[in-house]
Amino acid sequence: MAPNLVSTAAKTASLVKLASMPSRAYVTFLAGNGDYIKGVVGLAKGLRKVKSAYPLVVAVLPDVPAEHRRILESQGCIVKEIELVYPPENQTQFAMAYYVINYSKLRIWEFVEYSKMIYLDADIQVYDNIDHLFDLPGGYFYAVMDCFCEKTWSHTPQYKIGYCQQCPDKVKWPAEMGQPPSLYFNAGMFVFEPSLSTCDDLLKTLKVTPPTPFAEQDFLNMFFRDVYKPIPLIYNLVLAMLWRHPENVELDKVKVVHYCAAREDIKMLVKKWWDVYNDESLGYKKPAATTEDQVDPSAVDHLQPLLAALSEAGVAHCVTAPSAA
Ligand SMILES: O=c1ccn([C@@H]2O[C@H](COP(=O)(O)OP(=O)(O)O[C@H]3O[C@H](CO)[C@H](O)[C@H](O)[C@H]3O)[C@@H](O)[C@H]2O)c(=O)[nH]1
Ligand SMILES: O[C@H]1[C@H](O)[C@@H](O)[C@H](O)[C@@H](O)[C@H]1O
Ligand SMILES: [Mn+2]
Repeated sequence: MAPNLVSTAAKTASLVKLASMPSRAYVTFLAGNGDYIKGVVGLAKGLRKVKSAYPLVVAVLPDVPAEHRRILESQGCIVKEIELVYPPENQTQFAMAYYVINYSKLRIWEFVEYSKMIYLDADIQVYDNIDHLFDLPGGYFYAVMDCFCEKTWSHTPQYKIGYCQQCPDKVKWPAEMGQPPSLYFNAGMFVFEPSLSTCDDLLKTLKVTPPTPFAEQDFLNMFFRDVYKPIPLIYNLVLAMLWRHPENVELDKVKVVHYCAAREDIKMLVKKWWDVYNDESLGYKKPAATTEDQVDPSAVDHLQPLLAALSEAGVAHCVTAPSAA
């Protein structure tokens, strides 16, 4: 075979192989024009840093501004608009008022151009490659078990008696309360298979399911109860685990951190971090020089072209160029 034919055959073979490869992607969800866009940009960068082989799809609600979509695309994200999903009318008090928008997340099952996806909240960061999770056997819903110890859980019987699935032996589930609750996952990270029939089923079931405090997280737990398979905590470290169950956390092995914390002190610490970060008056300034000798010439080298331009414009007398000596 002529060499060019050999290379054509090799190319065709690799293209055929590529086309037959299952299509995979990460997916996150973005609503509104607030700060969560920063989370998505951070996540896109995080996935790049750990050299993930798969793209990040961003399911955006119609209220995400065009400028934000452009930023996401410039970060290599695949932006896909989804329609809002509303739960049926009901007077539920959500654990967080905005959780109601998370029902729209159910639309990611529509992304059937991908055979498998890993969903990640925008307040998640990936510190180590997790591409291997795409190789888990199909037919199951994989996610990390949640913790019931935070105040956001105060509406539940488990919180009231101090029972948590993370340490089921500490406070045992009393026999008189019936079966202990089924395993419950945090819906900030999960591995799933898009499917139009599953999506249809999800939306139909939602229509007859009254909303509950953890919105779509409760709903997904109920819907996938029989196919749920827990995966290790390192794939979604919910921050509360650090102070509620430190003995379960292998910090050096953690790959994915979920910055969700209802604790006021954590919120304050995060806010304090941003306050310092955003304070322009804290930008580095060289100490003011009192005599020419105290000026560090390297620090003002970059000003020379500006000074020259000012001098040409006849304003140099206002600015004293430091001596280069
Ligand atoms: O104004 C908003 C609010 C939320 N989000 C998106 O919705 C996700 C979920 O919101 P949070 O991360 O603030 O919620 P929590 O982590 O506290 O909530 C947990 O419970 C929720 C119940 O609705 C969801 O299941 C969520 O995925 C799960 O991690 C965000 O990450 C983000 O992707 C936005 O884009 N804009
Ligand atoms: O959805 C909630 C939320 O993320 C809370 O911040 C966390 O404490 C819970 O465990 C979780 O279920
Ligand atoms: Mn979250």
